[in-house]
Order: sequence, then C-alpha cells, then structure tokens
Amino acid sequence: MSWKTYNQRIVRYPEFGFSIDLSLMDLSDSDYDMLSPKIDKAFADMAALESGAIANPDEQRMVGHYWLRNPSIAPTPEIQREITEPLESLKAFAEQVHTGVVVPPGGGTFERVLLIGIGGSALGPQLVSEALGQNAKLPLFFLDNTDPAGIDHTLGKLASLGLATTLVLVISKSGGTPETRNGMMETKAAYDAAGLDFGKHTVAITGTGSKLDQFADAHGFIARFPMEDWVGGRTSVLSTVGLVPAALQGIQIDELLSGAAAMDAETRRADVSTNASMQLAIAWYCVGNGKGEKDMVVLPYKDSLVLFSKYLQQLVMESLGKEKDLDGNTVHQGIAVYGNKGSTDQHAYIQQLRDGLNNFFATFIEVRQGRSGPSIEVEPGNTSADFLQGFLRGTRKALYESGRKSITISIPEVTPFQLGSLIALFERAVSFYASLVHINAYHQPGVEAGKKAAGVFLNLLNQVRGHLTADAKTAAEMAYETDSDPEDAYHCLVHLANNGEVQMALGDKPEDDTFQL
Ligand SMILES: O=P(O)(O)OC[C@H]1O[C@H](O)[C@H](O)[C@@H](O)[C@@H]1O
Repeated sequence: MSWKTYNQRIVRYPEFGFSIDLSLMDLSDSDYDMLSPKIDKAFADMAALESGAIANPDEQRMVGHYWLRNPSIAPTPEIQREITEPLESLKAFAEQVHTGVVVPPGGGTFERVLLIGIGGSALGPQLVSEALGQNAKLPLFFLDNTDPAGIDHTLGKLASLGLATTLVLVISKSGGTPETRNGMMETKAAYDAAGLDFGKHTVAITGTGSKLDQFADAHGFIARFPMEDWVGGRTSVLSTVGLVPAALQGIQIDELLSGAAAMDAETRRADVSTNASMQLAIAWYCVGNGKGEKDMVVLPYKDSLVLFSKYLQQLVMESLGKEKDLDGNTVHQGIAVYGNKGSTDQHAYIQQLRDGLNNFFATFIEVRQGRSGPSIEVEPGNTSADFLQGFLRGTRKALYESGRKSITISIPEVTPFQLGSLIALFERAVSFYASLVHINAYHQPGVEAGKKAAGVFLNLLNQVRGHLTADAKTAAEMAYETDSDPEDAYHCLVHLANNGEVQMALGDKPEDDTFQL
C-alpha cells in the first residue's frame, strides 16, 4: 500500500466524478504485458460486438445492450428504431399515467405498480428502485417467485391499498417463464375475485409474439412494450424492462441512459491504462488466475446500493459461469459473487474475510457524499458519514494488511447518472473478461437443465395424483404403479400431504410412511 502505487493504479473520469482504485490488487506491469495479446483480442471482440457481430454464437444472436444508450452505434436503422420508438412510447405512457390520461377503469388514478418478473426481468428494476425510488411517484411492489405464501403476502398488501388503483407490469422476455406466468395468473385471479378487469390494469413487456404477448392481446392489456432478442435478460435494465418501471416511478431515465453512455464512451477506448472496465477485467483475471479462484465480495458502503451485489450475481455468474469455452473445451468457468453493504457486514462475515479463508477479493463501492443536507455530530466533532468513511477505509486497510486484496470504486453520490455508469462499467468488464477467458458470456444453457428437471417432477406429481386412492400406499407401491423411482414418488406424496391433498401416516422410516386420500 503506497501513495506511489495509489497514484499509479487509479483510473479517474473527473468529468463525472468517477474513480477506480486498483492499488490493493497487487497488479504488476508484467501482468499487463503477459495479458496483452488477450487484451488486444478483447478490445477487438468488443468492437465487433458493438458493430453487430454474432457475439452470442451458441444462440446465433447479436449482443446489443450497449446500443440501448447510444442508438447511433446500432448496426442498422431498423435496430435504431427498435430502441428509439419504444423509448418514446414508454415515456409518453408514464406521462399519461402521471397526468391521469391513462387511468383505472373504475376511476381515480394509478397510485402504485406491481411488477411481476424474475431474473433479469426483476433484478434490474429492483436495483433501480432500491437505489433511486425513495420518492417514487408510483411505488413499486414485486412478485419475483412462485412461492404462494410470498404471493399472498404481496397481494394482501396491495388488496389493502387497492387493487383497483394498482398498475400491473408483467415482464418476461421469453414470455414463457413459469414463475412469472404463475404470478400473473395468481394476480389475475385476485383481480377477477375483486370484480376488476385484469387486462385494463395491466401492461406487458415481452418479446413480440411471445406467449405473454398473445395473452396480453387476448386480454386487452392497456399497453405492451417489446423486448428484442439481442438484449439478454441480465443486461436488460436499460431496455424497456428497466425503463418502464423506472419511468413510472418518476426516475430520470434519460440520466440513467446518459450515465451508461458516458461510461461506455470512456470504456470503449482501446487504451488499457485509462479503461476502467478493462482494468476490472484484468484484475479479476489476475486475482483468480483466469479461473475464478477468488470470489468477488461486493461491498457498497451505501444502503441504497444494497441490491447491487444481487444484481451483479446474475450479471457476472450467469454470464461467466460456463462449462465450455468457445472452442468446446470443458473449463467450468465463473466468478462467485456475494455481498450486502458496509459497514453492516463488518458485523457479520467480515471476520472471516479478515482472518479466515483468503478465497476472495473485495469490491468496495464508496459514495463520497454521506447525505444531502446537514449532519448532526454523533459525538463531538464527528458525523455518521465520518464513521461510514472510516469503516470503509479501515476495513480496506485491515484486509490488505492480512493479505486480502480489494478494488475501490468511488462515485460522488447515488444518482440515475451514476447508477447508469456503474451498470455500464460492470457490463463491459464482464464482456472483456469473457474474452480474456474465451467463453460466451451471453447464453445460459445451465438454467435449461433445472427447468427440464422441474418438468419431470411435475409430470410425475400429476401421475401420482392419478393413482391416489382411499387405500394407504407406501412410496414404493406408488413408484411401482407410476414406474418411477421410490424417492421421487415419495417427495411427490410428501408435497401433496403438506398441501392438503392426501393424508400421511409416519412410519419408522420414509419407506414405512403411508399415504391415502
Ligand atoms: O425474462 P424472462 O424470459 O422471463 O427470463 C427471466 C430469466 O430467466 C432465465 O433464468 C434466464 O437465465 C435469465 O437470464 C432471465 O432473466
């Protein structure tokens, strides 16, 4: 840790108050030299990607999220229109909701929003809402899972506030994600039960022609906004997915886009020494030996950025967590991401970070302004902000003194512009890192496996339902009747017993348990 190294390893963009400090990652000039061929290729890959190359070869798709905040670089006039037209129409829609032009059929105005989505169709909007939605014109509620109790909890809150004045956004790029469909059907049932026309309270954000798009058409949804196949779910927050909910909250979406565009302009330059995203990618590569050997601990010292680690979990781990590289070699790549916020986490897991397993690097996010407005002294001469900064600086130093590395990103305050710039910083770092390790960052084959297995379970569950009788049966007997594995049959029976469909009698062991109608 030295003043000289600090000055050598910091990258600053003074025009928007950004800096990234890599002095505690112990990078050497030889690291950069060793990587220079890969770095050059990463820059070339990025130039091709932004020019419209098929950068997602496994799905034969372009990768266009960088065009969203600078349509002029999009490869065709048609794609430029696919960006600018929905942007104009979503702004107009939000304005019509805010000014009472678009109103609930039962009168009054829309006073809140329920967003139904999952993965990239929820995490981006949740990050933006938590970071910037404190004084939202229409506060945001979320259904982002198929947990009935969670659905009841949220719909119960909304019922007490008034379903009739709640605007529903159903977001699903594929339009077929079961959890989102389930949330929508449960919400529709609640509107139906209240005698309300669900479609006249609902907007869809989905791929044109998707199942959700067809459902929206059949049920007379108020509006539909498109999602394009060249925007991945985990990089969709600056598309209609993130911008519609943000605009409805009254968040300055042009500032979100400008911040991302400003960071893009800096990190589009193929100059390693001043490229913050490339510096991040190189740091990730070196600290993890190009194999993700160290976890990324995300520590924003700002409450409103608490969801940044959850957001980065999807962006980083769904992009980089891949079995094969682009040549078909088995590599099992990835970087594990976790975190919450500082200084809170100093009272949770930072003990292990300081003294335990050295299997991580920290990414501190410093927000230099503690609050807008004056502060009291919490003790003579010191404010809460003094403590927050002290804890950040102290923890960073304490970790380094015990051989634990860290990156410190600094922004002046949390604004739409600054949040947009952070999102862009990490999106491009992921792209660069994927090039450095030669993987496709833009598909997600692994999630299909889980979806398929869920389908197998549901098929067996329905077979088991069909074989239930008043006679008590063991799992083995049910397995025989349904030609299935006894343990699979057992878990179906236990599920049915715990959800009121069958009676379960416990034996000594699961194999002795019996089930009957
Ligand atoms: O937006 P949807 O099509 O409903 O997809 C929601 C999520 O589903 C899958 O888990 C994908 O791996 C994610 O990238 C995506 O964000």
